Amino acid sequence: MKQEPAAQNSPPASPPSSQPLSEDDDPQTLWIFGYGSLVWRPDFAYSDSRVGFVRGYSRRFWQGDTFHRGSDKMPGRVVTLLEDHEGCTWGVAYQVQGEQVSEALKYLNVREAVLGGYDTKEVTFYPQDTPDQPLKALAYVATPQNPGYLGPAPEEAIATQILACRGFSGHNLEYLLRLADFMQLCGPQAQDEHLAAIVDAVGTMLPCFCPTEQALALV
Ligand SMILES: N[C@@H](CCC(=O)N[C@@H](CS)C(=O)NCC(=O)O)C(=O)O
Repeated sequence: MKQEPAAQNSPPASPPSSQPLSEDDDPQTLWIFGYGSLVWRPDFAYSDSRVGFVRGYSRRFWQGDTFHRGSDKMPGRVVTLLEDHEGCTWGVAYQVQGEQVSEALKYLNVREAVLGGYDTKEVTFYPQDTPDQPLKALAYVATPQNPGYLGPAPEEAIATQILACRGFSGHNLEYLLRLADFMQLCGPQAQDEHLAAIVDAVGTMLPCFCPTEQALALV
């Protein structure tokens, strides 16, 4: 049974927990942590979802993308997780159970690994509502060893690249704004200075790129 978030841009509601958040209850249970496009477009069937965060990582627009949000000639920029002792990254964890597990992993292997250059990594996820009951979750992380990795750049340069790129999943600006939308909904405790700096830079540059109505047509 695929649960759809309440609204396109709002994080999936966290239904009341009817049981302890423990994957030990059912070996066929897996939590998958999304912190980029998976936040608004998981596109796999899941049984439950939680808004929350992982500690020890910061989100960075340091992964190049030549398929979903860019092309070979003009790679877009999407997010990955950077190990950062003081970091905290907000996202959504999706619970998959039974047959959903293999279906989700098969789908994400193509979307994230084959097309995106991401590897899997186990992280500890803290649900916003029950941070005292953390969960083990699987995250897709683009490491510096993958061929699409672009690494650090000034936020203004990242914003320029995002404004100029689009791919098979849409414009890179949509990717940025949907993620910013999610962070807005998470509330004031969820800060992401890197993301906010890129959104600010885009806001400054957008009028130079095209009039407002054209900009809105981009996404
Ligand atoms: N692994 C991160 C990032 C995922 C991500 O943005 N991956 C790209 C692949 S390059 C993607 O799926 N893009 C689909 C889209 O842009 O709609 C997450 O958990 O959300």
